[in-house]
Amino acid sequence: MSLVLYKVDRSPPVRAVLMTIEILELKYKSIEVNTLAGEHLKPEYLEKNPMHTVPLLEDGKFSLADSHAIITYLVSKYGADKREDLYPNDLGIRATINQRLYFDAGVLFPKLMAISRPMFRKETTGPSPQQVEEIEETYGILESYLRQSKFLAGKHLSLADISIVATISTYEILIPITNKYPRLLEWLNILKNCDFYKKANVPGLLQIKEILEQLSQGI
Ligand SMILES: N[C@@H](CCC(=O)N[C@@H](CS)C(=O)NCC(=O)O)C(=O)O
Repeated sequence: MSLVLYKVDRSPPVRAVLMTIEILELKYKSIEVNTLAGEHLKPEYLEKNPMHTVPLLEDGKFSLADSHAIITYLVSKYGADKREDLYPNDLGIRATINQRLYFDAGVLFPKLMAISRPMFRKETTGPSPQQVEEIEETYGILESYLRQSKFLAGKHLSLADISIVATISTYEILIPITNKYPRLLEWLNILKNCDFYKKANVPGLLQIKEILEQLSQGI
């Protein structure tokens, strides 16, 4: 195995991959991509990843973009002893996990980008009232899932939780999760107390928190 991860720690999708790597106890080499300096748009990087995003994983000659694809690949290939919970073979549970991952990829993360991109460009200092409403709607959706089960795709922690907590912990910087969403708060607290969250999500989360807080004050 020779894993290389192209990353920026403040990125939620990168943090989802870092948490997965931490749980699986995988050895890897990391390469920082300075996206603020446009390194991800250079021909060398575009050749590796035409989507010009981080994370990007290389496993020998095989290369894969998109955190959701990466974490399912890592668990499927290297998670033999942990696969049964994180990404089980049971078709129903696996399909539910996939649905949550697509929800993150197709709804949650794009909504975060729609808020943070204009903030980074200094066009706005935070979400609009409509964006707050949209994010709160997603909190409500997650609350409903968590009323059905302890974790987002059943009774065990799975890749659904890992992927979505990376996004939601970033949302929370901008739009607090109120006690209107008790199950979501409870779930987040469980995750916040996990070692993999502390080691692999918190450092990058603190970086983006500092940046977003400065941007929200117009600094
Ligand atoms: N769906 C992708 C999204 C990745 C993504 O958009 N990453 C951002 C950083 S948070 C990025 O690389 N943006 C640079 C760009 O889009 O040019 C994933 O889950 O990996």
